[in-house]
Amino acid sequence: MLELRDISFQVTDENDATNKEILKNVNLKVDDRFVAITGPNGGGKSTLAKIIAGIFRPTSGQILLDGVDITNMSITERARAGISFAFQQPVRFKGLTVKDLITLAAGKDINISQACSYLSEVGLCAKDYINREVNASLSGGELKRIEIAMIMARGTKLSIFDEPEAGIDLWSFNNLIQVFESMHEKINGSILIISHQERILNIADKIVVVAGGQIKNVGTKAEVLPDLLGTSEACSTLMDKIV
Ligand SMILES: Nc1ncnc2c1ncn2[C@@H]1O[C@H](COP(=O)(O)OP(=O)(O)OP(=O)(O)O)[C@@H](O)[C@H]1O
Repeated sequence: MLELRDISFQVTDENDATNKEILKNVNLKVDDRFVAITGPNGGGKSTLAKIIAGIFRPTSGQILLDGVDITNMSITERARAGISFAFQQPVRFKGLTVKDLITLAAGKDINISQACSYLSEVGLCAKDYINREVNASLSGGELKRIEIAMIMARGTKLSIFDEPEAGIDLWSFNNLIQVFESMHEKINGSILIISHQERILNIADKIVVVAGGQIKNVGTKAEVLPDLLGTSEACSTLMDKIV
């Protein structure tokens, strides 16, 4: 389980040297299988995810993973401790094939059929992709799926996705939803996903609303969506559409 205790994050504005507080006293426990973080642009969601992954260090507060204080651990140490992070824009790895990446992610020698099974899980025809180089010839949607396959192969305690819907078309997004639904069923650890999409929120066990650098609401979709959408009437209309 991940626990954030009183996390704050300040940066100094380069122009006028004033301090800007991006996150303010964030307290959160993530022990469900699928937790969605949502909220307005600029609210602090990506910053929070990067603080959990170790890309940014909090100005104050503590991060615990299964009771162990990981606040001062590097990105690599956190990855070893069981945290995976998928960027909004997946990274390309020129010179490495999809099979290489999945094998690296698994952290052990796996055979072709095991590697292919991860690709099939994310809806890619394994034989077409397994030997492809992870370079600019892959589309954004394909790259995103390969990244998800890597995260599945890693099988860590906590997998963080920052707006997986960013930059992919509606058709690919519909397929991606199925990938996340299937991950929700199969994953052993927890998924923490930043998203603006109701269809992602709809499959979450818990929704966290972040705005103005603070947690404004936490709960199930039934508890959180009405508030998020303004009225419970608006929510029931939305829920009819998305259920
Ligand atoms: N290193 C930094 N220096 C200055 N400001 C920063 C820095 N990092 C983030 N910010 C600011 O902090 C705020 C929160 O940014 P963040 O990317 O976490 O928001 P977000 O909720 O993920 O937004 P979006 O939904 O648009 O992705 C923004 O106003 C952003 O400009």
